[in-house]
Amino acid sequence: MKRKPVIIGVTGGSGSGKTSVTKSICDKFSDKTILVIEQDYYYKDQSHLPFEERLKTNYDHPLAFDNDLLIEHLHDLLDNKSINKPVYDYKLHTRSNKTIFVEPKDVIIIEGILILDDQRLLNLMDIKVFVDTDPDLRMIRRLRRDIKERGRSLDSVIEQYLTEVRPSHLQFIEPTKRYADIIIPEGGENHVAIDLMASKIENILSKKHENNK
Ligand SMILES: Nc1ncnc2c1ncn2[C@@H]1O[C@H](COP(=O)(O)OP(=O)(O)O)[C@@H](O)[C@H]1O
Ligand SMILES: Nc1ccn([C@@H]2O[C@H](COP(=O)(O)O)[C@@H](O)[C@H]2O)c(=O)n1
Repeated sequence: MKRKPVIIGVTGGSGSGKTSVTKSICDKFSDKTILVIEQDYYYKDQSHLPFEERLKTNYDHPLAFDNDLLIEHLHDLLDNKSINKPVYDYKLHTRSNKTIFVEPKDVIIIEGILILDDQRLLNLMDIKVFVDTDPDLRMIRRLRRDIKERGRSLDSVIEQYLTEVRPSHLQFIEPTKRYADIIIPEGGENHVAIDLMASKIENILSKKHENNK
């Protein structure tokens, strides 16, 4: 019988370097080994709402996410079933019509700001990582990225940061650090931490293969 995939959670504030850390870890393995599931792709579908209404959503609040669907998909992957992963459009603030057909892999990394805030998600994770980066650096990185890649203006990024991102970070995200097994300062450029994570994953995989013999 095929063994269940291992689930690793990678969390941290917006702009902390979650995506960069996840990519650096994935780059050390073949494409067949690690599947990445982004919690952002599981923001609630808002296609029924006019664009102006979508702008009013607080995207840093736990209620913005469709964790039920995320959990259903993780259970499917744990049962070695494929899923149709949603695709999210940050410019339109809703899911796209497209989905991506993905098959389970030995290791699943679930990456997102609020993955440790839901007990059901916590229960599914074998390893929990918190990427810990100072707020000023996170804000600068977010500012650059959101203007370049997410179709935002300088003023809108600052306004959203002050009214939603910062308060929600302090209320919901920062407290989840206590559930992490590993805290990685600074994120994507922390090569020591990334190498340690890669060694741990290699160790898990070799044990899995031993048990499969
Ligand atoms: N160590 C770093 N130094 C400079 N820029 C970085 C660093 N890590 C990430 N970035 C940049 O900051 C932005 C946010 O990083 P990202 O990994 O997407 O964070 P998150 O997924 O936590 O929001 C991206 O544009 C990324 O290229
Ligand atoms: N329509 C949306 C959806 C999300 N956001 C912001 O994205 C952040 C999470 O993504 P990271 O890659 O930065 O972790 C979150 O802080 C939301 O504010 C958005 O601006 N618009």
